[in-house]
Amino acid sequence: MAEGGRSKKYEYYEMVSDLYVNPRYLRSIIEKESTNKKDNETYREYVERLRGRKFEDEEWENSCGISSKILETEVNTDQLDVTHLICLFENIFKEVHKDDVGDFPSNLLEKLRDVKIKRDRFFDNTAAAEDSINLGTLKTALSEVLKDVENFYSPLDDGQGQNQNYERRIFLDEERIKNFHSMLDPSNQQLRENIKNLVENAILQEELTSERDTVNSCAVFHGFDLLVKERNDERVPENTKIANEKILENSVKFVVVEGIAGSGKTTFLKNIILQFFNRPHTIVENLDHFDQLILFDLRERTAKTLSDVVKQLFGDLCGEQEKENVLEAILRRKVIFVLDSFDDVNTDSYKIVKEIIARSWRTGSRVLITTRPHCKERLKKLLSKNDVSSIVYGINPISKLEDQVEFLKMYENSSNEANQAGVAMIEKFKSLEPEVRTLFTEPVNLMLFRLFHLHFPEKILSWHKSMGIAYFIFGLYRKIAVSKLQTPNSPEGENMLDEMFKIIGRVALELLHDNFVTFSEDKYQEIKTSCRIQGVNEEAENIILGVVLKKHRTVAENAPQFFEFRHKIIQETFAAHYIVERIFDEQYSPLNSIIDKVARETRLNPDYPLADASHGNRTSSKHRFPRNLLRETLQYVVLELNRRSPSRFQQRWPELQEALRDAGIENAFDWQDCLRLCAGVKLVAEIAALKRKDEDTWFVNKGLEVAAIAAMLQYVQPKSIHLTMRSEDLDLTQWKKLVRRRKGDILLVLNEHEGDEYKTHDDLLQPLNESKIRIVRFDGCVSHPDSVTALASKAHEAEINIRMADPLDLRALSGKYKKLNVRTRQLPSDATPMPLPDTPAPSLQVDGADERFKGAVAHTITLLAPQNKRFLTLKLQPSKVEWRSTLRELHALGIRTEEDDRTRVPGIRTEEDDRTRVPGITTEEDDRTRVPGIRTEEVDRTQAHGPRTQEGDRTRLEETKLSGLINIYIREELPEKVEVIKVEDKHD
Ligand SMILES: Nc1ncnc2c1ncn2[C@@H]1O[C@H](COP(=O)(O)OP(=O)(O)OP(=O)(O)O)[C@@H](O)[C@H]1O
Repeated sequence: MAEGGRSKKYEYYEMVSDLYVNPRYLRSIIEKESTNKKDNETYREYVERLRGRKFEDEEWENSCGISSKILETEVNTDQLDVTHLICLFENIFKEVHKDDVGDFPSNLLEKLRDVKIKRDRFFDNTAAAEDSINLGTLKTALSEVLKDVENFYSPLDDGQGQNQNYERRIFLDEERIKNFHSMLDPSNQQLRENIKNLVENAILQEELTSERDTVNSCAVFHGFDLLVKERNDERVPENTKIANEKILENSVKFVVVEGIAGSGKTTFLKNIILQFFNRPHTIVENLDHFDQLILFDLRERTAKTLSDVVKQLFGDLCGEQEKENVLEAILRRKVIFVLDSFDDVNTDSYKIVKEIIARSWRTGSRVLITTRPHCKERLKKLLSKNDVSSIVYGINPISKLEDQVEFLKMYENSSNEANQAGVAMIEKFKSLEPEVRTLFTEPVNLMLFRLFHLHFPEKILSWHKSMGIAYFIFGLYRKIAVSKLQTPNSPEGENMLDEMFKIIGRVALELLHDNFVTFSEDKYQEIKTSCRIQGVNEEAENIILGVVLKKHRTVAENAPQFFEFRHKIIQETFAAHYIVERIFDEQYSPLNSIIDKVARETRLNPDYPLADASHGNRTSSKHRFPRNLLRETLQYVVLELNRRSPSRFQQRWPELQEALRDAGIENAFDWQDCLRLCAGVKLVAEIAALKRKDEDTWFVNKGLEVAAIAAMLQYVQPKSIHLTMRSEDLDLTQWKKLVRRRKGDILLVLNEHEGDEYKTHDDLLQPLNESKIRIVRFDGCVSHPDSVTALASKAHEAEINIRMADPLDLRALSGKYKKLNVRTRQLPSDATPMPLPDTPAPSLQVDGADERFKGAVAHTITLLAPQNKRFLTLKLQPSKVEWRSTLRELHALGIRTEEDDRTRVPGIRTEEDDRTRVPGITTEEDDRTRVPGIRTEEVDRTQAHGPRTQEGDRTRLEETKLSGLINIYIREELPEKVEVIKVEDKHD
């Protein structure tokens, strides 16, 4: 048996039955039948046009069955499998040939249906003896159809210009596929070793500032958390954090990693790939479940089909004719596809993603894919259209100082430089203002910090947050280039450098505009020629280009040479700088024409590759080219222009606003996100706030949003702000800012990981004193009396769920809350009484209540009991403790509780129920002592067995006295005989 319980024979069936009706030829027939189909017309719309009237939904479903949904949305056949293709063919064929005379059309349809039946029969067959018979009849039937088709149409083309007889073209070489299948067995060490070498050659070393300045990608990998952002499996809670190793522990087909520029998506994938080929096994668990790994950078343009991608990796196995066979064999193995940068996808690579979706449906194959956030929706749409299960993880920023320092140290330890400089750099980092440090939550920025420190050690200290980092990148690279020139700091040298940077900036913009992150040798030479025209000598030119650009490495051997910027962020900041310079130089040119001009100039060159339209066409009637590829670039323009000339920025703001809108920054969320890069730009904060002015409540769940919300509060104050997050994600400086600017209600829920419930949040409560906020809910842990005072000063009719890390007097909260839940550990035996406020009655939970500490638990309860000795509820954990004696003790001290209805558990009846059900059956004692909602179970049990006895009543009375007054909430099992104890799942 093969792994997973599927026999080899079954795998073979699957393989053969799938191959024997090759979708490519069906597509070809359909294309011949639908020459008048419009490009953007869905197949439903097309068939409706052919028949001259619309389908009722039910009629369409009857006609197309399981294919109805996909044919309703697809506009070409790329993603349709055999079942959908045959269905589509039938529908089109029926309409196109409805007026034809003769038997041909109906015969052909009949024959095709017959092929499908035979194919299904073959597929379903389990008896080996029938294999060859079924296969034979299928082949004959299919040959008949194809002969008819070839007679009717001109000879079919498979789209690859192959001109073999139709049998060869339809039937992939089954024997070879079987051979490849076995060759691809993971135990084939030689093959694995070959691929490993290719892969390591391409990605193991990362070039930092030059070919000589490299690090080993594995050695510097810094682990991080992933946050579940979206999933189509309800069992996985949203916003759950998991370590990067766990990314494959779910079972969805597509695992999407979403992260902003420089957050480490590519680096993560690189390390996963290296691990697959035997590098340290610490990055991701479960990788060894896969037989093969196929990596593909969606920025690349060299592969046109999935089989081309396969050929890059398995070149030794694939001759030109064989790549499809090898691919088919690979697809029968458990494959993990690792796809990087969906946000940079181009026409060809998009097709390859679609091909992967269509062809990787077998169990066991999965896809890991990364994207910047703005393209997530596009990807999700593609996946949901194809009913592909998916989960989206976000990369959690590196926000803790210790993690940032660890990151920097790792790079220092791996670099060849002397260590003293590294120590100084780390010390400098630690001394940054906490707010400035929040700029360095992405790996790329931490990397840049090392360079900033090297080149501007003094300037760093005067940074403030609103400056952002992008603004400094251009200056940094200029400085690096100057230092590398032979005559640094000479005016001529610097002039020449500025000229060259202008050329590089223009090219950066032009490439981004046309969706090119990697570019060809020709383009590289073109840049050189432009520099030469400016009189730059060759040596300087090589130095300067080498500072900003690098060779793009791929796994494909003998592939043409490609180039790229050292990072996409460098490309984007250079493009932004170029636009800003043009704004200064061309005062009267509209922004759109400044941007479009670059593209227009290159279009004049007939050899220039056409703009890639895979990201859509032009997005506004005012300019000619798509803007969404410039989303980040335009934000860097906003940042830089605002910083360099506030008045010019003000003047250009309407145009910038429009350009940003055209780049896809439209809704409130987009504008708010824009504040991440443009933190200090007031006009952006204002527009983000105004976009949300009609929302009564602003929900804040991520640490990164707090700064944006604080900025927006200068313009709009919503009715309420609900801030719910782990305390570790709430940056104190940003929180202080938010609190200072907020006027009105706040609901603050601070969660902790299990085990950390008593980590205090006193520092987060201190800023309340100076604020104009009103706390309507607080969940968190405090340990200092000042925190209680601060909370009391701002709480109003609040729900307060307080975890006390140390004994505290909470009476100051009296009159400020409508609900008070206090959670505590056992208090020390020598603690003084700290009665909780009386009204409304508070609830108390004592954690760590244990058989051994029953006395301490009782003591804790008595120390905290309000003056009137009434709790709303008491809750002890854990459950398997005999509390009767403790209850007696507490009861004797006069302690009572008031409520239990809320927590009633099905099946546990109460006396209150009984009384209602059987009016008048109560006792005097009962009536006298009952506080609303006090119950016993014994009563029920008696009652369940018929009329009560005198004895029964007496028992009940006793039990009521003891137990009915204290409801202890416990978890897990009920003790055999329950007098008082109600069960409740942990509800907080
Ligand atoms: N986990 C990590 N450990 C160590 N270094 C990292 C890590 N992640 C990223 N880096 C460093 O930060 C740089 C930027 O990261 P990377 O290119 O992976 O970001 P990205 O999210 O793919 O960016 P973009 O969306 O712009 O393509 C890398 O070149 C690498 O040097």
